[in-house]
Amino acid sequence: LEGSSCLVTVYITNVLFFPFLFLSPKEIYEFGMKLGQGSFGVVYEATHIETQTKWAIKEVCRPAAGSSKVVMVDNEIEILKQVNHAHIIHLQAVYRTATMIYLVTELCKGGDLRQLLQRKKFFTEDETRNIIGSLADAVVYLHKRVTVHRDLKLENILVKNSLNEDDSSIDIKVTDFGLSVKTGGAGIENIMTEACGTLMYMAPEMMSDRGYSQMCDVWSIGVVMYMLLCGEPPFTSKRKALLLKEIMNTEVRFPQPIWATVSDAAKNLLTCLLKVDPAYRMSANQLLENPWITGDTNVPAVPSNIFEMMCRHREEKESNIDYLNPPSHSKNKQTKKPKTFEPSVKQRRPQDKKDFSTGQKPPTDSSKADSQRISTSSKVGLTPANHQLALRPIPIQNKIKKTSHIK
Ligand SMILES: Nc1ncnc2c1ncn2[C@@H]1O[C@H](COP(=O)(O)OP(=O)(O)OP(=O)(O)O)[C@@H](O)[C@H]1O
Repeated sequence: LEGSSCLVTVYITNVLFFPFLFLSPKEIYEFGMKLGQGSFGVVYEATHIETQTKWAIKEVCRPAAGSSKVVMVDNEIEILKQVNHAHIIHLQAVYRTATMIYLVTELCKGGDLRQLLQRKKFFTEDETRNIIGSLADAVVYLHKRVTVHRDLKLENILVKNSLNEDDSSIDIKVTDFGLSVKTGGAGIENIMTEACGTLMYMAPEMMSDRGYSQMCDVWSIGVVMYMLLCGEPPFTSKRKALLLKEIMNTEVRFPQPIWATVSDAAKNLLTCLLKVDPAYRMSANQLLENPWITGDTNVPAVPSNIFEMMCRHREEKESNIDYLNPPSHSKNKQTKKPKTFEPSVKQRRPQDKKDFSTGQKPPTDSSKADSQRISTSSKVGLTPANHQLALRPIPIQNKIKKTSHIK
């Protein structure tokens, strides 16, 4: 009896001091037009009655306890509560009624990038640079907090304000953290195996049994960047099985005529983001510092991964030897000129520097290459043992069977 009277006291105190906890959001906000619909719920524009401020409210039917949907909604709420970044959606409040869950987030009047791309057909290189720079910044922030988004796509990137025609600065907000996961770091115990996300944006390693790391987000950024620049996805097979095969086996290509107007630096960067083997893929941090993103053409090119850095070091050593001991015979000079010679940083034109920054060379010596691959793999969260597994092909039918949470 004592216990229940205590509960009643707590309840009355809460109602008196925190009345909003017990109100339905429909009494606090005036619900306006529908902004969008996802697989989980409907998103409405809403006005906070007291302050007249505008918000977006996602209304989700309260799923049965223990269902995968409830796990995903709770997961999204948990992660959004912990983040605070200019390019990640801000969660203002959460309301739970007997039948519904309401997520109140900042309002993004510009809608999502898929809608915007449909209207614009494609984005200019400057607009794309601005979007990808912000996206990389948000992803670096998440990865530093050992959080992997796992569902980056145009629909999950919102635009804060309606666009002004000659404004190339598009303020984006990453949203939809339902599939996001917090890993414990980069060790083997943190390799994820569950395939999830949207097939068209899914990294090849997610479809295999080998496990994957946060590098899957970088792949998705590559797909987003490709689509912004040309209006179409990089992998286009209509049938699911063929699409899987294409993603896992094809080097990114640029067949549409529009690519002739895009710089080599942007195309080379895409090649580095869409590397099938995550050990060779650029990290989110490296993307953020890439000269195409920073726009700094005077900065000497930075290799996109450790493997490339080692190649570069070897090349520089070779070119230094040439410089210190110039061959006296002209015939020698011709035959000796190494194929891999790169002009010095000073000699290189800005365009060359950009290209070199993102280009990756295939290994020449397979044994060396294997050991280098293994050493780079630890950087992306794969241990040598696990990476050896990653090099083994897996039959395509197994990959399809394994997938879950794929949209
Ligand atoms: N804060 C917001 N401001 C404006 N529009 C929004 C906002 N949040 C969501 N939307 C719109 O609603 C759509 C669906 O939202 P959201 O992706 O969060 O729902 P979901 O059910 O989690 O979707 P999914 O099926 O991708 O899991 C978005 O694509 C976007 O167009």
